[in-house]
Amino acid sequence: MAQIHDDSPVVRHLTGAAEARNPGMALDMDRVMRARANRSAVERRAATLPGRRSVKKDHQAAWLARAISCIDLTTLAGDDTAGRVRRLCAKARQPVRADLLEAIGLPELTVGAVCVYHDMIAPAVEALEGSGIPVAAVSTGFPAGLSPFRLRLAEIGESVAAGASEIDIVISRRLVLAGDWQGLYAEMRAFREACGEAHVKAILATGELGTLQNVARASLVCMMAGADFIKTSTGKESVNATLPVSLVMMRAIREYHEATGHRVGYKPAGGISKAKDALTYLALVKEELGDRWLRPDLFRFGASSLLGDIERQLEHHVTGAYSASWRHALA
Ligand SMILES: O=C[C@H](O)COP(=O)(O)O
Repeated sequence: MAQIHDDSPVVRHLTGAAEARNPGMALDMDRVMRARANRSAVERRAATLPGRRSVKKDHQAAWLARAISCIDLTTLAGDDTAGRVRRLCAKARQPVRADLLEAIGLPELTVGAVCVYHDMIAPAVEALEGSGIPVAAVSTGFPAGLSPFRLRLAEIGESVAAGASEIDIVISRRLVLAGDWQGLYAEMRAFREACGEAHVKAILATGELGTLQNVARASLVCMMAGADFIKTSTGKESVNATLPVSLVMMRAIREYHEATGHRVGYKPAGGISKAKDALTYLALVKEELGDRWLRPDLFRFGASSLLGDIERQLEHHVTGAYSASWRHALA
C-alpha cells in the first residue's frame, strides 16, 4: 500500500507555522447589523454536501489522519475520574494502533488537544507531559454560563493556573437573544483578557440562539472581541453542530478575515461521531475557508466518540477488514 509522503498536506500541516492571534477590534455595530443569513439558501447548500465529495483509498486515509490531528478529544461527564482522563490522554498520544499509524506513514500522529472540566486539568497535564498536546478546559459555568460573572472570570484564571493552555468559554445566550451586542462584546473581551496567553474558544451554543442571523452576528461580535476560535456548541444542547450553522459561522470567519487580515479558528462540536461526517466538515472548511484552515491551529472537532469510528475506517483501509466498534469504546 502506498504511504502518505513527507510533502503531503497531512504532514505539512503538522509542521506548519502557527497563526498570530486575533487581537480583536473595536465593536463595529454597522457590520454586525449588516450580517444576515438566508436560511433557505444556507440549508439548500448544506443539503448538497454529504456524500458529494467522496475521497477514496490513500486520499481518504490522509483526510482521516488530518481529522484525527484536529480532534479535541473530549470527556465532559459528571462521573469523569483521573483514571478515565489518563486513559483518554494515552489515546490522545497514540490515537490509532501503532501498526496502523506505521502503515499510513504517520507514526507521530496525535490529536489536537484533550478537552476536560476544570478538576480534570491536573491529571490531563500530567498524563500529556512531553507530548506537546495542549489541555483545553471548558469554563465560565459551562454549559449554561449562568453563574456570577466574577466567578466565571475566576474560573478561567484557575484553569489557566492549573495548566490549561486553551479555554473554551460559553457566551451568555440571553445577550444574543436580547440583541445586547455591546454586552456580548464586553463579556467576550473580559473573558479573553482573563485567559492571558491561553487561547480562547467562544462557544456560541448555536442551538439556543434562535436564528441563523443571530449566529452570524454573535460570531462577528466574538471575533471583534478577540476570540481565537468560535465553536458551535457545548455538546449539551438539544441541537449541536450542524452543517447550516457551520456554513454561517465559516462565512463570518471569512468576512472577518477579509476585513481585518486575522484568521479565527472554527470548532464544530457535539454529535460528530462518524468518519464520513468528519470528511464532510473538512470538505466544507476547504471550500469555504481554504487549505490554511485545515490545520489544528485553525480547525478542531469537539468530539468524544469520533476517534473510534475513524480508527475503524483506518483499520479497514490498512487490513481490508472492519473491527467491531466495541473494540474502540474509549474513543
Ligand atoms: O466539545 C465537545 C462536545 O462536548 C463533545 O460532544 P460529543 O460527546 O457529542 O462528541
